[in-house]
Amino acid sequence: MTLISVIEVPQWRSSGSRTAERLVEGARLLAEMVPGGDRVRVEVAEGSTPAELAVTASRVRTARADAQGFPVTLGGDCGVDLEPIAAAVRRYGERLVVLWFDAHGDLNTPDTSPSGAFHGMVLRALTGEGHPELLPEVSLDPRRIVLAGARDLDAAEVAFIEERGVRHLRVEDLAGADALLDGVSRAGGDEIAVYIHIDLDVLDPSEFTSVGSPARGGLRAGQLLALVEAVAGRFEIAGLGITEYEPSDPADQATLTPLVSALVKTCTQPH
Ligand SMILES: NC(=[NH2+])NCCC[C@H](N)C(=O)O
Repeated sequence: MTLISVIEVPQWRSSGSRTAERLVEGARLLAEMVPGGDRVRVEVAEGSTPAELAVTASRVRTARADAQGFPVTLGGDCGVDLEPIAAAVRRYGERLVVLWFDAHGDLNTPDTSPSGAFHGMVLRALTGEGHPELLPEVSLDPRRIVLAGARDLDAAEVAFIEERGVRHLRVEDLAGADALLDGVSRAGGDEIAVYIHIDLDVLDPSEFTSVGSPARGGLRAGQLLALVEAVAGRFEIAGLGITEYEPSDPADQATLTPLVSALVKTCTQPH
């Protein structure tokens, strides 16, 4: 059995949601859903300036450096995946594909962001553009990004996707896994490793509402799991991040508990 390293990051200050403080409890609940493994809770720095967010990211880096197993990062907001993905790019280089399940693109820059919130800029920062304090040592090539389920994109994000070759699979492309598997393999070639980032707002609000920026027309929970199973059945998985749980409805906790444990299990299955 693969050893699992759970990193809980109760960061909420880089979310633009009014109810973002719920992410602290969400991180704790998510961490409880992951079976076994060694676990660490990262202490989050006060404040939301880029320098303060960078302090938290460096603590995530230290926590990861000590961890041995398959990295599972639990937010907190989407910004928590900055360092885990940067670490995967450092490790795998051009072999890494980032599969980003999210209703949003998180591809804004400080100049284009409508909210100013870093969680809407984190994926763009990983490509090397954004607040200087929050840029990775090695940038991710936008052509190695596969967006899955994004449906609430800002105009500047759409332009970036088109101009820089980000692959974008809409919810209607995800009825089965074929287009996703094809998109992931085209993004990376033969020997790839895939980092899977999940913002829970990729789910449809009809079955999951405990998020700060819901968007209609998303995935069903079983569909998300089936898609991740298909990807994990075919490619090496470099890491998993699950983010943006703002617990507000007990039914969502009941939906999430088996989903999270199944997601972790499938990502750590031996090939
Ligand atoms: N991960 C998220 N929930 N992101 C929401 C981003 C919303 C909007 N696009 C912004 O940049 O502010």
